[in-house]
This record gives sequence, structure tokens and C-alpha cells, in this order.
Amino acid sequence: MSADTLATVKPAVELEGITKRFPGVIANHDIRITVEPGTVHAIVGENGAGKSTLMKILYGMQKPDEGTIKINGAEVSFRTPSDAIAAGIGMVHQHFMLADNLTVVENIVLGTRGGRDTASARARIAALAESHGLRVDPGKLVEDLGVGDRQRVEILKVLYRGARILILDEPTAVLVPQEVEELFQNLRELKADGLTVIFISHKLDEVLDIADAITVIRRGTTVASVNPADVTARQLAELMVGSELPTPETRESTVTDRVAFKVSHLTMEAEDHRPVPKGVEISTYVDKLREEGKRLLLDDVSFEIHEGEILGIAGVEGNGQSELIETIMGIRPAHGVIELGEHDISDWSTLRRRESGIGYIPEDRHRQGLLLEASLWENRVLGHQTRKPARSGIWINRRASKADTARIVKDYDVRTPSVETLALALSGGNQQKLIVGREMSGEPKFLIAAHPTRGVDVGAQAAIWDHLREARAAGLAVLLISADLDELIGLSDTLRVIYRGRLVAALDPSDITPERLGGYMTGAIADNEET
Ligand SMILES: Nc1ncnc2c1ncn2[C@@H]1O[C@H](COP(=O)(O)OP(=O)(O)OP(=O)(O)O)[C@@H](O)[C@H]1O
Repeated sequence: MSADTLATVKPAVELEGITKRFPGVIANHDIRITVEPGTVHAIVGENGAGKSTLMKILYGMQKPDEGTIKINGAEVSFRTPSDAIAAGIGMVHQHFMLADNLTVVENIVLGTRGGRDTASARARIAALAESHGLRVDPGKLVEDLGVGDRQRVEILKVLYRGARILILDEPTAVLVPQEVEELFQNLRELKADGLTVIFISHKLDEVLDIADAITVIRRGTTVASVNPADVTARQLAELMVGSELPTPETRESTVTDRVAFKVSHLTMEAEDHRPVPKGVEISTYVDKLREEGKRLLLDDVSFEIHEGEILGIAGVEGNGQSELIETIMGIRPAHGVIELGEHDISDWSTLRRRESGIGYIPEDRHRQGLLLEASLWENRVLGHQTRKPARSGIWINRRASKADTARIVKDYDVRTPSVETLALALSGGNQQKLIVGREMSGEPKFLIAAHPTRGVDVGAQAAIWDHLREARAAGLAVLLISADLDELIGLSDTLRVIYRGRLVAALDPSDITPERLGGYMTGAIADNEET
């Protein structure tokens, strides 16, 4: 673009003096951001800094109390997301909103006028995909697509609705390094085509890699707008938190020889669960299932975790991680044996498993982790009703529960006006900190940590890692499942990879790079062991 045309081009988005108040909290205060067209503009900030609120305002989901929004120089006032879409804004959510049982084309046209898979719809999608370099097979069922492809479908979906300004909410949280590189390539092409991308992320090195401009939000207000060429990731993190950060400690093994948790030959069929016929060995039965060509969601999974050990399981989402966790928690049946310490717990109820010392940080904090309509202290008690501090005789001890919630709020730096606040009023990262605090407070013997720091900022992430390391040093056994490869490599004592329901590799975390790990996860590097 030449200097003459630049002078006449209006900013794609101008936010001027945006303020949004909730009871007891000012989520946004006098926010000022200018996003130039044809750029990737990153917005970074701690948990609860106000990023989501701001994006909801820009996407018409919430109304600001004060301030103006201009799109391409014209002032707008959105009442609903449809208004924002009509103005050329598209939102790609972190959790994909696709129907698994429909094809790529059907998903893209769903909900648009016409809304059917017609030849002209197909032609338009093919043209969009071609011109923006968004490679994906239009006739495939979404359930057969990998995570990176699904994200491309989400991007195509908003482009199909005419978006010229795309908001991406933590788009790399679910991707392996190779997919991140592909996404960035896609974003560069979109930018070259004159589209504008607003990119929300906690991963500062990625932000520095892809963004043309970065705005830092702290405690609801814009504190800095920086050029990525002028800052390091560390300086950016310090701008975000307003103080200096701790450095990661060196690894010291705390692994003992006492087995805390063990699973043997866990196998789950895609079809309905049927019991293993009497007198038949599980491994013989599994071989038979394989011979019959049955699709296995878990395929003969065996491992043990010692006291003081963190076992990390890497894998692209959808390769059996959820099934594994659900089986261990007693939510979904599978063949095989599960042991906690001395006990065979395969037939125990979920409640009994929890009461016997299994802690669980679930992967979906909204569906499994929190009652959003309940207060923080009530959420503290959730799933721990029968134990201290909740239980006092047959009653729930409110005073003790509230005091313990206040302790968690302090120890885990949960940003909230009070323990009476409803969970839904907390930012995503602060909800996560509350769950981690609650599950660690139950003093579990064995902890399932599924994406324990998803959506939390660098400061809170370091704090959660410290808590996990401390508990491990005190003898806790942890099963860590995470899409954050640095987290997996940094925390795990032992690392396995799950691919199509099978544990395919046993790796030494001190001797692996995220890129090689990504290779195992996508099947590009084959098994390094047979069982
Ligand atoms: N509906 C609501 N009611 C009350 N308070 C709210 C509501 N939505 C957000 N808040 C508060 O506004 C503040 C900003 O939250 P927001 O979700 O915008 O933060 P964020 O920067 O997106 O955080 P994260 O990185 O954790 O997702 C927080 O203190 C949050 O508790």
C-alpha cells in the first residue's frame, strides 16, 4: 500500500473510551484501541483483565455503558451479534461450534439465508477457500476432521457470512506446533487479502510472531500499545502483570517406587459396551475385537503412576483422552482394570472414587467443573460435600466453607469481589483457578489434571505449576493431559502419547522438543514401542 492511499484509509476498528460495569466490577474502563486494516492486532492481558468483555462488546453480545465503536470510520451501535456480522465482523470462538455429523459445506451454510448445500454454495466456499489458502475438504464429515481443519471451517464460516474483521479468541490453545504454523500462514494470507484479524492470546511468543501491533490490557484498561519488534516476551508479560515474573525452577525427581494408580488393558469400543465373556482373558478379547475390525476408542491402554510422579499424556484432541478420563472417573464403562493404591476400583461409583482420593480438574469447566449460577463458596463444596470443611454433622458448614473458599481465592489469586459472587461473573481464567484450588484442597492421592492451565495467564499458570509441583513433592500422583506442549514437557516426569486410542510412545521429557512431540501426536512419527 502506498503512502497516499494509506492517508485515506480509515482504521478497521476504533474503540474510544469503552467502559463496562458489572455489579462490583469495572470490567472495562476507558479502553482505547485503534486497529489498522490488513493487520493482525493482538490483545493480551491477565485473566480477568477484560479481554472477553471487550470482544463481546465489539461483537454485539454486550452493550458498553460508555464509549464509541467505529468500524471503517463510521460509528456503530450493535444490539446483537447479527448487527456486528452485518457490519463485517466475525468471531471464531475457542470452543468450536460445529455439528459433527454434518459435512464441511453443510456446517458453513447452516443458519445463513438459503442455508442449503447447493452447487452455488459449494462454488462460493471453494472460491473462498482457494483465494485465502484455507485448504479443507468440503464434502468431509466434520467428525472426521482434525482440530486444525475444524478451525479452518470456523474461519470459512465467518468469511462466508461476509466478515472482513475476524476476532480469534485464543485460537492456538488447541493446536499442536505444526498446526499453529499453518494457522499463522492462513492469517498472513488473510491479511495480504486486506482482512483484519484481532487475536486474543496468552501465548506471548506466538503473539510476537504473528502480530503487527499489540495492545496490553491490565485491570480493565489499555496500558500499552506496542510494536512487537520492540519488546521481548518477558517485557510483554511484565507489562501485563505490572510486576516481575518468577523463573521456572529446575526439575528434581520426586518419583517413588510406590504405585499410586494403575490401569491395565483399558479398552473401549465405539459401539455399546458389552461385558468380556466369562473365562476369557482381556487381551485375547481385545485381539478378537481388533480382528473383527471394531473401532476402539481406547485400545489396550496400560500404565502406572507412582507417588510423587506426574505422568503426562500428549495427544491431539479426540484421540481417546476424554474416554480415558471418563473411564477412570467411572462415568463411562470400559474393559480392563483400574487400581487406586491397593484397591481394584473398576466397579466403584464416581462418588466413591472421588471420596477415596481421586481429584479431578475437568477439561470442560462449564459442563463438568462449576455450577455457574451458584456462588464461589457453594462451588467450593461441590463434589466435596461429604468432607471437611463442608461437612459438619449432617449439615453443610457454611462458615467453614466460606473461610476455606477465601483461602483458595488468596492462594490461587482468584480475582473476585467476594466469595458470595456467582461463578458466572468470573472471567474464564479465574474460574479455572478456583477449580484447581478446590481439587487440590481435597488432598487427593491421585489427581487427574486435564488442561489445568487452559485459559489462564502466564502469572497464574506459573502459580498453578508451583502448586502441582509442591503436591507432587508431597507424594501426589498426577495424570496430566494437556494441549500445551511446553506444560507437558516442563511438568511431566514421564511422557506418553495417545494416538487413535492407543498409547504409542514413551518419551523422556528432558530429551524431547515440542516439534518432535507434535510429530508423534499427529502420527507423522511412528510408534517407538509395541505395547
Ligand atoms: N456477566 C458478568 N457479570 C459480572 N462480572 C463479570 C461478567 N463478565 C465479566 N465480569 C467480570 O469482568 C472482569 C473482566 O472479565 P473478562 O472475562 O472480560 O476477562 P478476560 O480478560 O477475558 O479474562 P480471561 O483471560 O480469564 O478469560 C472480571 O473481573 C469478571 O469477573
